Amino acid sequence: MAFIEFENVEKKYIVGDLAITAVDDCSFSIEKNELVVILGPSGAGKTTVLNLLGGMDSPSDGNITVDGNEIHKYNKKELINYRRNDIGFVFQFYNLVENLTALENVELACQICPNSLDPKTILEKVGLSERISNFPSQLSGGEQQRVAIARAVAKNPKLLLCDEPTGALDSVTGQRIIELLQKNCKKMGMTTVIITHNTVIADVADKVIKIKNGTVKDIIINKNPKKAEEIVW
Ligand SMILES: Nc1ncnc2c1ncn2[C@@H]1O[C@H](COP(=O)(O)OP(=O)(O)OP(=O)(O)O)[C@@H](O)[C@H]1O
Repeated sequence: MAFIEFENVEKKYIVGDLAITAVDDCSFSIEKNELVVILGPSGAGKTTVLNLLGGMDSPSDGNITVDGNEIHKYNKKELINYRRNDIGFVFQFYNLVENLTALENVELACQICPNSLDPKTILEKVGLSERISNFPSQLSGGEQQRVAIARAVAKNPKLLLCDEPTGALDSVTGQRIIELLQKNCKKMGMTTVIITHNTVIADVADKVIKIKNGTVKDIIINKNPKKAEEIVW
């Protein structure tokens, strides 16, 4: 069994009298330490898939297994613990706490996690040793995203989930963020899933899962993924 098994997953949202199927009979697997890109157009169901993987939402049907645990069977409390201990999230718009410094933002996430890493060391690793006392408003978009990555990584999660992490950044800054995520995945052995609609980013992945209309259209294994330094968009 792979580290992650997504088997015939369906997610329906009921809005008034309407049932919207966001994810439909979707199946894929992810190995430990793999860097995976989920690629697809707007509305394809990428964020829904990521939310299901991260225990932010539960499937209407199908099975989701992560590290041998059947998370589709988790109750609310188990989902809270799963999100807290096993998942690191990186969002498009960083979602930092504005009145806390970079260091405090990372410390806050670490406080609730039993296996967390040293916040200062992780901020150094993302290249922010000089900026740990700065507030988010004093940092550039790329720097804020580095803090957000440090915050997610310092929890020492089993799985790092990134929803359009370069979506708000210019291409050079975005490429550096992908470089950081790729290095972190390989050096720390942290299984990483990146959602994007940018096809160029797919070249750095070990595996590319193409999603359309809520279902998997294609899965590509990159035997020789590009180094993030080599991609430009
Ligand atoms: N909470 C919700 N209630 C109702 N419909 C939803 C909900 N969340 C998502 N959807 C619908 O499910 C479909 C998939 O949405 P999702 O956000 O997963 O797509 P996406 O691929 O991430 O798109 P984007 O790239 O634009 O963010 C869309 O049609 C969306 O409108």
